[in-house]
Amino acid sequence: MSEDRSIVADKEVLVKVEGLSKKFCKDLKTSLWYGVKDLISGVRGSAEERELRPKEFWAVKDINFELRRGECLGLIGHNGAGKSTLLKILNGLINPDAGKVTIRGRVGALIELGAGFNPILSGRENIYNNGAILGFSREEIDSKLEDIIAFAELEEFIDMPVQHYSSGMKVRLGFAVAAQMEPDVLIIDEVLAVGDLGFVLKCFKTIDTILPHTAVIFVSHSMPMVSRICSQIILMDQGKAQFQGDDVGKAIDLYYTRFADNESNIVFDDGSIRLNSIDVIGSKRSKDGIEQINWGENLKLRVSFSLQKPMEEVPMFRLILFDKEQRPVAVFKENEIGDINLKDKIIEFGFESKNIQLSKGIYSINISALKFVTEEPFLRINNVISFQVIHDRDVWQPFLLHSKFKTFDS
Ligand SMILES: Nc1ncnc2c1ncn2[C@@H]1O[C@H](COP(=O)(O)OP(=O)(O)OP(=O)(O)O)[C@@H](O)[C@H]1O
Repeated sequence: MSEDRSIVADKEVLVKVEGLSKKFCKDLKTSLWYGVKDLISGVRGSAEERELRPKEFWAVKDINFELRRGECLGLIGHNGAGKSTLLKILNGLINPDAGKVTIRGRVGALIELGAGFNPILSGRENIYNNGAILGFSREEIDSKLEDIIAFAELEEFIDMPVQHYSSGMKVRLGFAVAAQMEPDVLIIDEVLAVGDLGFVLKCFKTIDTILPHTAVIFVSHSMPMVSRICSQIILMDQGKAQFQGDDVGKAIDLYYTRFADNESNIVFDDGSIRLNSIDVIGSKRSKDGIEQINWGENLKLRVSFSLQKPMEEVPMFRLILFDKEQRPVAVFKENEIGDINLKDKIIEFGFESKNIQLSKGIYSINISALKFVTEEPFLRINNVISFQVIHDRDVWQPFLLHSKFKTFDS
């Protein structure tokens, strides 16, 4: 993209969405009947004023936002919240029932897997088709073709009909076309998740590179991805913006709250040992009853098990730490033989991990009791306890480590 274009276009609004709404009908027959009625009565176009009719619902309701060059809007929300419908309206694939979309410039979109491709045409022919739709001349597409094919890593398969491509290959081609055609607005749906890790990394690198010149709209269920690239966010719920603004962290917290699972689950139990209790010591409790520790403090637990069957030695206890997305973040070093004693069939111990440098957020612990050496399990419990790390810095990377800078003078 040329420099002068970005300077001239600095901070211009590229996407303006005003009062956008779209309704769907839950049943096809009724939907067809309403369609016919609408056509006959000619009410299409003045749909704004209409109420919902039986079996209809708002998939998108009264969405408003403005997006400038260099900004990235994240759309998050649970399944069926209306994110893809909103993207499809923005990309002109479906018409809204009310509201207005104004987009300036060229739109690159990667929405549904394979959408925008003609399945019986080859990858190469589809690149020409898509380029033409985006307003490029044949010569311009010729000059970009090799870059697109190389980016998609589809050199060997570019003359094969797209219908025979794997899901990952379709995403590669889709992203390569959308991103390499110098879009002013780039719309990306969850489909990126289909690509393999190498390709996803490449996509993020590209998004980072083109973002200063582009307005990006990004739908994802991956909060680390959202926090990595988005400068604005809309949390959607039943078509509406439940939260909207530039506090991406707050929206992500709200999103997680919806899926909070405080149930502890026994996932393996051979009947030989039972957990009596596990408590965080020295923490304070939030209003919602969650244990809170400050960043950099020690995590201290008091744990009590009782034996249900005789055992040769006290088991090895393994505690694994998970973040809110249930990604394992860390494993704590296990006890060694002789560290813990057995008293009247009761095993009671304290557990301490010093200087917790996890970023702010909620974490949970899975605990297993295992046989030493063979690591055969007696008991495994998921989400046995949760706690919140408090810090005033909004950091979405898993760790916030102590560090010091100084002049290097030798
Ligand atoms: N063509 C359609 N006809 C009827 N209902 C539809 C149609 N397309 C979507 N819907 C409904 O609209 C609602 C919003 O769907 P949408 O695909 O926009 O959600 P989403 O937030 O993208 O969900 P996900 O995270 O699962 O992709 C859902 O209830 C869905 O069933």
